[in-house]
Amino acid sequence: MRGKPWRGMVGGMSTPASPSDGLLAIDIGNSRVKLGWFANPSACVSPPQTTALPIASSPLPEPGETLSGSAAELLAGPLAEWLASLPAESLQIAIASVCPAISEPFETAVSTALANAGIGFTVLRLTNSAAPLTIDVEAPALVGADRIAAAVAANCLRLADTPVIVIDIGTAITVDLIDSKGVFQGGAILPGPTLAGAALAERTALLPKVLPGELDRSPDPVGRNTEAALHAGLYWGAVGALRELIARQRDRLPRPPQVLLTGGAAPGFARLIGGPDYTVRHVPHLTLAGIALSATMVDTAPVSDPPT
Ligand SMILES: Nc1ncnc2c1ncn2[C@@H]1O[C@H](COP(=O)(O)OP(=O)(O)O)[C@@H](O)[C@H]1O
Ligand SMILES: CC(C)(COP(=O)(O)O)[C@@H](O)C(=O)NCCC(=O)O
Ligand SMILES: [K+]
Repeated sequence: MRGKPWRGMVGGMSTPASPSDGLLAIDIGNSRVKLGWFANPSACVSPPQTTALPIASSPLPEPGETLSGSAAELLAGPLAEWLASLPAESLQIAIASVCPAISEPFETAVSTALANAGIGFTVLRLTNSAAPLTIDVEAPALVGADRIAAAVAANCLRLADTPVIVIDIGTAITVDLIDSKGVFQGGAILPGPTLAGAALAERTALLPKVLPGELDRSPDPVGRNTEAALHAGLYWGAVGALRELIARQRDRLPRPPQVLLTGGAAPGFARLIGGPDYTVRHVPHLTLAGIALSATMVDTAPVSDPPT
């Protein structure tokens, strides 16, 4: 997270990557690692958009191939197989990690798999100090790289003079505000529903664990057994927290924000957290796209508007 972005060869590879072979974005989260291969990650050069019309098609780069799972699942086989199947002879790799313990073994596994497949590569570990946006918080270097990557992507979807609230529902939930000039202002962090359920199971004698993927999309708020009550509390509790945080952040804004939603547990929440003057758009690959954009923009102009 700290220091200069590191760009160089890893694993003794001798074939340098050429940008034309595409970019591999890696998002190392606390539950899952997400990988996306972008054939053509184009820099977001002319943000923000100047039209107030609804966005018909995303200007974000879309990954041509994706892979996700826990680090252990991926390292057991799928990672090497997937990397070897990429239509590339050389790759630029960009990594954003919020889980340092996983970063090194995962990078080593990626290096080994690419070496075995005869694919050359360079590696860029994203740091906040090189991020193509202004981070206006007490300690910019300490903000999660995933939050910053998502904010970079959000800046590309941002309409002119319009603030954005970015919500990521993963292990944790983050609700971050990017102001109408594209500056990251900070936000809120709370447990994701799966983590909240796991914490309840761990710290109580009688509550069972609610497994990932088992959360109902619209549970009865009056659960008639323990599991049903947990589903009601975890789901509607998260909905309520999100609605309140968006509303309170919106209260500070001079005009309605765009609201973008991402993260592994995001499906099922978008339709419930819209407000009187804002709608919510679900962008599944927001963070991966932000990582790809950050890598292409790391040596170019910032996305956020220059200070006036
Ligand atoms: N089908 C699903 N329904 C609800 N939650 C899910 C589903 N699949 C994954 N999740 C949850 O999404 C979270 C992982 O999302 P992700 O964005 O990858 O998190 P992280 O970045 O923290 O690793 C986990 O808490 C997991 O339980
Ligand atoms: C808030 C997070 C735990 C979210 O991680 P995730 O749920 O995506 O695994 C992560 O962004 C993080 O560790 N951040 C560092 C502290 C901060 O952002 O202020
Ligand atoms: K995340």
